[in-house]
Formats: sequence, C-alpha cells, structure tokens
Amino acid sequence: STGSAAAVPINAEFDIAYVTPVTLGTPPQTLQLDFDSGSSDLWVFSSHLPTSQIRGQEIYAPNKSSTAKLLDGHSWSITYGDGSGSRGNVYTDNVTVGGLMVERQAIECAQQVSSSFTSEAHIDGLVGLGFSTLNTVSPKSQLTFFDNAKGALDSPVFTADLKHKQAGTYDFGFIDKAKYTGEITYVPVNNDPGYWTFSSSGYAVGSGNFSASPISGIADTGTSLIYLPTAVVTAYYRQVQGATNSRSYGGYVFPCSATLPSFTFGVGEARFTIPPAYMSYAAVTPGSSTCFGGLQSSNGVGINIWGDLALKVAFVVFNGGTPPTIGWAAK
Ligand SMILES: C[C@H]1CC[C@H](NC(=O)Cn2ccnc2)CC1
Repeated sequence: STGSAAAVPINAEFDIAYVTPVTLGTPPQTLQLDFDSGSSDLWVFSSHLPTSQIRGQEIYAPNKSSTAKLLDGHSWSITYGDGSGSRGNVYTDNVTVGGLMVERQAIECAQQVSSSFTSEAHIDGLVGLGFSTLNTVSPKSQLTFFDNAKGALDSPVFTADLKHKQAGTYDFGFIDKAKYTGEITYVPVNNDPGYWTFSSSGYAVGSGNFSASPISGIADTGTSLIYLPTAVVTAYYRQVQGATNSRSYGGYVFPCSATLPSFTFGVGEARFTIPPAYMSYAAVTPGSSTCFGGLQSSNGVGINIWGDLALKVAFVVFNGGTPPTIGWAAK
C-alpha cells in the first residue's frame, strides 16, 4: 500500500507550519493535522475539550464514530520545545491519510491544550512521525501512524516534499522520482531517544568557504526554523548589517531592509542552499521594520534542529527500515 497527501502552509505570509487532511472514524471526520517528525503522539482537538479552549479548530468526537474504542485507563501528556503542550485520554479508530488506512490507530483526544494551540485556529492536532519510543501514552505506549502502517507499505518509508509558501506533499510507502533531481544522499540515523537524528557534514555562509564540520541534529517537520550551534549562527549574522541577538524578541533579529546571505548545509557530499529570501522569517510584529531570522541558536534548546526552513529546499526520505536512514535530494 501507499499514501500521498498535501502539506499546506497554515499562513500565507510565512511558513509557520504545514497541515495535512486526515480522516478519523466512521463516518469519516476530517481534521487538518500537523505532521511532526519531531514527536510521536497523534493527538487531536476533541469533543472532550472545554469549549473555552477551542477557537476555530475542527474536533474529533469519538462518540460519533461507530469504530472508535476507548483505550481504557490510558492517558497522555506532552510538552514541546516551544513550551506548548496538551493532554487527554485515548481511543483507537480508523485513520486515513491520502488513501492509506490504519485500523485501530491510537488517537489521543485532548482534554486540555495550551494557549498557543488554542490560538492556532488552523492546526487541529498533530501526527507524530518520530520513533514510537517517544510516545507519551501511559501505562502502555502506542505506535505512530507510520509504525502501524509500515508493514503494509510497499517500502517502509515516508517522504517530505515541503515547499516555500505553497503546498507540498507527504508520501508514504514509495519514493516518487518526479519529486527530486539527481541522486538521493542517504546518511545514518541515530534513533536514540527517538528523533530522526543525523549528522550534517558542514555549512557555508553566502559565497564563503564551506566549513566541513559534523553537526548532529534532528530532521523536524514540526519546527518552523533552523536551530544550530552558536559558532554557526554568529558566523552567519556577522554578515548581516544591524543584526543582533535580542533577548526581548528571543533570538536574532535584523532590519527587514538588510541584505541577507544564503545559507548552505551539507549532507555527505551533497550541498543544499537556502536562498536569502527564505532566511528572513517574519517581521517581529505585523508591520515592524525589524525581522526575525530563520536561523537561530540551539544554545537554549539542547539539540540542533533542521526544521521546515531546511527541509523545504530538499526532498527528504525518512527510511524506517533496519537500520533507519535519512535521504536528502535536490529538487
Ligand atoms: C527553541 C525551539 C522552539 C520550537 C521547538 N519546536 C517545537 O516545539 C515543535 N512543535 C511541535 C508542536 N508544537 C511545536 C523546538 C525548540
């Protein structure tokens, strides 16, 4: 089996996140979910939430699905790196993504969500595509949609073809040759503790020399930006007039009129260049002449993160075989 579904930016101005239609239960309830390779819980806004915490999101009502079953005595609670979080109880039901159906998928129904989720009307929940070791359901942890589907897939892979300010695609079970050019460079994945962790071979700022030094980080479709070591980030912003690391804005900002260099990162011998226009993320507040950078320091994070800003300049294969690997190709 295979599946293929659109990854649609939730905001027309800048790529905060991407959502994908997912149908749940019988009759089908369709929600727009954020596919997140940086976590491993499938959770949704649900009929178990106080209405005060719902602001425009679609909800899943298990009691309206003839195929829903309560996973008795189980609960979940998750906190993300940006401090957002949610918690609730658990049902199993049929979940379909782009024509690929998994029966008895654990659907984690929110009973509480943090304010940043309530404020994001376009995200009805998340589909974790990390390794199932990260799943937070207790007392018995549950498998991700990908892990449940894997055995039935033509090939144990999913691919991300994210795009700048336009819809891309998540494919399951196959590698679409029409989505990339040249060769796919595969590198090892360390899935302990459960992220798609790989080593980048180095970086370059603008037309500068390539600095060949391994940078271990996670491929995270659920994070908007890139978070890298201070040495890399200072080398980049040294080339940006008026750039400063702002405590008040929580990261590197610069005048929106500044000339930005491109940023190139390596995967093995391959090189991926993020154009200058992508490196300015957004005005710090609407209409401000101060812009927030797409490249930020991972100092406070604990791990380096290759988020959507890096993923969108490549076609990325998340290979869930044994051993797992990750492949990067130009497009
Ligand atoms: C400092 C960084 C801030 C952004 C963090 N990313 C996330 O929290 C990803 N995520 C998933 C669900 N909601 C958000 C990673 C650390």
